[in-house]
Amino acid sequence: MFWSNASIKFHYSYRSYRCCLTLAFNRAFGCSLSQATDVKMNDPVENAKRLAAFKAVDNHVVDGVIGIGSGSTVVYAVERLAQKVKDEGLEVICVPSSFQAKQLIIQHGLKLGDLEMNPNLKVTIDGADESDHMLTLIKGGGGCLTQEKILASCAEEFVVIADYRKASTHLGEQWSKGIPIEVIPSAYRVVYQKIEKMLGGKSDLRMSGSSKAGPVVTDNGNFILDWNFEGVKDWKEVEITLNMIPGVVENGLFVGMARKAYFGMSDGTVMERNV
Ligand SMILES: O=C(CO)[C@H](O)[C@H](O)COP(=O)(O)O
Repeated sequence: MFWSNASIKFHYSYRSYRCCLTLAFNRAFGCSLSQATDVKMNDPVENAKRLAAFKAVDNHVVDGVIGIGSGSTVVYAVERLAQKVKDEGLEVICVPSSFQAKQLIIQHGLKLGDLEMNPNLKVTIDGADESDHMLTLIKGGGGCLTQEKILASCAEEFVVIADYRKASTHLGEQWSKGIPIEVIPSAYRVVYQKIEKMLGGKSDLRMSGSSKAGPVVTDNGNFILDWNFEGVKDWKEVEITLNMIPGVVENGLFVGMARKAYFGMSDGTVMERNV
């Protein structure tokens, strides 16, 4: 890679800025910057995610089998679970919804399970891309919607954790990326056409970005379409219609599954929603 003089200058001045920041932090707080997740917690969104996750784990997790969703908010739920296992002797088996969730469980030294051995979950804790006032959810921003929906369906209780940006009155108010739909790769084009014909709107094949040429491939080896809906009145009907299209594996609409949600707010409180 060839770096221009300007980018080298920026790189070194950024490094020295970080170095000064680290030293100042160490002096002030007597601990290293890397030790302090608190720095991240100065970010109101991260703080909100953590507050919601901690409260949900404290209020809903008891000994037994727990479904672990995916995404950045779930990271804090697993952190809290691990703390409770260590400090309070909580006994849990964790069933992951994705490669990411599996890694989190392993990294925190928690017991790993699967649906074959543990088909009945006490609770599943998961994030969401958006929730309306009835806890109808859009999920799958991280591409793990199929396993997430399975885990939600196997749990006595499905609890949502999210930051304040996800709490809407109606879907589409804040989340503009559409409804994720996992599709069999060879069928993506026909599914795309059928959705357009039956429900209107437009779909985009989710692309990997700069790290890989081509589309995003899910943990199940499939593609994701993001359907930009318009004028939906009945989400349950849409959820069913999408899943009836041959080639669709699952869609990211979770209708009538969650009964409880925790939203971390920017002022450090947690808003609870029940239905
Ligand atoms: O559905 C998901 C992944 O498929 C996530 O729960 C959703 O994208 C929310 O993620 P985050 O907690 O990072 O905001």
